[in-house]
Amino acid sequence: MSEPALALRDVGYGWPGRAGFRLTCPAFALAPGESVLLLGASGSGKSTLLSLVCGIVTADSGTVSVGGTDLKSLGAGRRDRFRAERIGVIFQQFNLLPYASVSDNILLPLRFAPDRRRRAGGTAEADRLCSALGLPEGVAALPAGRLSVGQQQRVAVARALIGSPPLIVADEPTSALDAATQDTFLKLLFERTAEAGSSLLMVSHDERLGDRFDRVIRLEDIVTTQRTAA
Ligand SMILES: Nc1ncnc2c1ncn2[C@@H]1O[C@H](COP(=O)(O)OP(=O)(O)OP(=O)(O)O)[C@@H](O)[C@H]1O
Repeated sequence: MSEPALALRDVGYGWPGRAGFRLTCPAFALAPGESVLLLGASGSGKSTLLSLVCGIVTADSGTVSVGGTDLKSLGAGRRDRFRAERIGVIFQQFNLLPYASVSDNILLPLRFAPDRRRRAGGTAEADRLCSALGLPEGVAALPAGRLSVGQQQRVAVARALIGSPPLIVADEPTSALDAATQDTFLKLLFERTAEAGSSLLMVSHDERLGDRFDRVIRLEDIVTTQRTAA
């Protein structure tokens, strides 16, 4: 049997400092090629869970494995390179470089990921993704900061998809889109992940997104949270 795309086991994590938000996740797994929507209210810990999945923070206890690799077994530098190779991340705030061109933003993860760069096959892939995601022609050369919010969201998606990483992680990626654009956007995201055979983990508070996913899970069904101070 192949390794799960993602597996969390007995994970515990608390943000450092006085805020005192603590999360535990006894077990959660995502199969290769599977899509899961995690639903949770604002402040319920969705982004915290994704930070653990991406290795941006490491668990205080338990294991987070991506494609069979325990993220804690990698040092910080190797974990960053591993993330660039294996995980396409769509951040809630996009995290684009506003003065860099759209094209450079999309190509950025490939710089640290030789295998993914080989799979992408060259810079033309950035243009192909831009047009597949419905961005206007000629947009690739513009500074990302000059684009509308909805367009920036598409650039963030192109950056996550380039080079077909096996795991795509998306934090509320449709929040800045109207209903019609949301639908087109999700259709494209699903087409692209299916084409690449990637697994997709998306978090949102929006129950209406659920239809397209293999599984819809409520965060409180897989994690327990605690707040020790206001
Ligand atoms: N960088 C951080 N440092 C310290 N505490 C944090 C940090 N990020 C989040 N937290 C704490 O974790 C709690 C959960 O936040 P998180 O962003 O994971 O929730 P969320 O479900 O993604 O919320 P939203 O839907 O509003 O983005 C917050 O209330 C905050 O107390």
